[in-house]
Amino acid sequence: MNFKVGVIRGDGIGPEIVEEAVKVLNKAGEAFGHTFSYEELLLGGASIDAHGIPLTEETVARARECDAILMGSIGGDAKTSPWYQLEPSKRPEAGLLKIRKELNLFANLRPAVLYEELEGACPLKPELTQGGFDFMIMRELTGGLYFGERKTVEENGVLTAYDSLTYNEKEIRRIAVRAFDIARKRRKKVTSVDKANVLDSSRLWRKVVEEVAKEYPDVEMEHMLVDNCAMQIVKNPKQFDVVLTENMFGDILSDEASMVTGSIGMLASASLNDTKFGLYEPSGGSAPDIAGKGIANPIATILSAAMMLRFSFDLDKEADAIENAVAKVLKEGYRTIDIMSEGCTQIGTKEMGDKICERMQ
Ligand SMILES: NC(=O)C1=CN([C@@H]2O[C@H](COP(=O)(O)OP(=O)(O)OC[C@H]3O[C@@H](n4cnc5c(N)ncnc54)[C@H](O)[C@@H]3O)[C@@H](O)[C@H]2O)C=CC1
Ligand SMILES: CC(C)CC(=O)C(=O)O
Ligand SMILES: [Mg+2]
Repeated sequence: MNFKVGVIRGDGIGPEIVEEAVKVLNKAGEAFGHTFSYEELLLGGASIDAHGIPLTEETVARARECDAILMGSIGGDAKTSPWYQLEPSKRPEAGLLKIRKELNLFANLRPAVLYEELEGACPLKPELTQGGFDFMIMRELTGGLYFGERKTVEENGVLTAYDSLTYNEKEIRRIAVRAFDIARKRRKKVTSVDKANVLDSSRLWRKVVEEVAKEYPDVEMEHMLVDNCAMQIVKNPKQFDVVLTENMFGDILSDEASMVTGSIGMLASASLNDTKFGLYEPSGGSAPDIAGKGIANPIATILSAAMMLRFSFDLDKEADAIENAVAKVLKEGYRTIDIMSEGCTQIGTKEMGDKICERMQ
């Protein structure tokens, strides 16, 4: 079969890591008799450079015509990049938020998987991580603080900034249903994370999640306050199966979770709507500090491409082949610098992509 994949190479390390994911996708296509055609799309800094804005209407329209999108991260160094001289609504991040909203990508799945082979790169005590672990963060992606009304006003010579956090029942229900559906196929446990001891939006979140939980009597549900959750992720990550949470909490907790899996360079991400369409990208940013050096870890992007095969194209065998190839390469001791540990062989971005392709033979 042929699939049309929109490719947003992005900024910073984006083009380097996307290149490797495209290579691996093509290899999977070759091995299993599929073809992928690629539609290059601009978002973020690259779009500002070309068109003066971080996302054009034409790009949104072309993205809609794709079966799925593969993306590298966007953005730059806020201190040095001219993009950050622009007003906030014209900066790279505004383009990312806009495409998520335009394509209704409300469900963001971030699998926090510690491969057994990477236990050496995990900062937790070995007894907490032996055998690896695997939990799924289900982050709401098109509501909450990042999409609320914001303004900065000056009152009596004093600046005051406002950001508003709103959720309605429908938004909470649809993400909760996704989380319970996924938990049903996994270890049947949902930890719903909020700040219901303080926030009204979290109290509504809790009420709706409880209603949804009644429809899934086979799935265990617990509530956890977000500050405790941040602590539990490093205290005992094995306790989690599906972590369901709102936009900003999920953003922060997923970066934290990435470090217990070894590196942000390992954490894949799928952003889904109500259809088979999805946008697949690494969970981390454009890493301007290492861009252009050929040392970024491409595995999160490659695993995101595997998620694309699984969720958007129903190609489970092909996705398994990519994930197994990643595990093999790690087992053989090859590491990019972010996951390097004693006795392993350090390789660069391109070599990691090549090795993963070779293991898919
Ligand atoms: N989805 C997206 O496109 C995202 C974009 N950003 C943007 O990225 C830019 C940089 O943000 P930061 O806060 O520095 O976060 P970042 O995630 O880009 O980098 C944080 C640290 O992780 C390292 N890192 C990230 N990805 C890596 C990889 N694949 N391999 C090895 N090391 C890796 C970086 O070198 C850096 O030391 C900002 O403009 C920010 O807005 C941030 C997060 C997500
Ligand atoms: C612009 C940000 C919300 C991007 C980000 O940090 C993320 O999606 O993880
Ligand atoms: Mg983030």
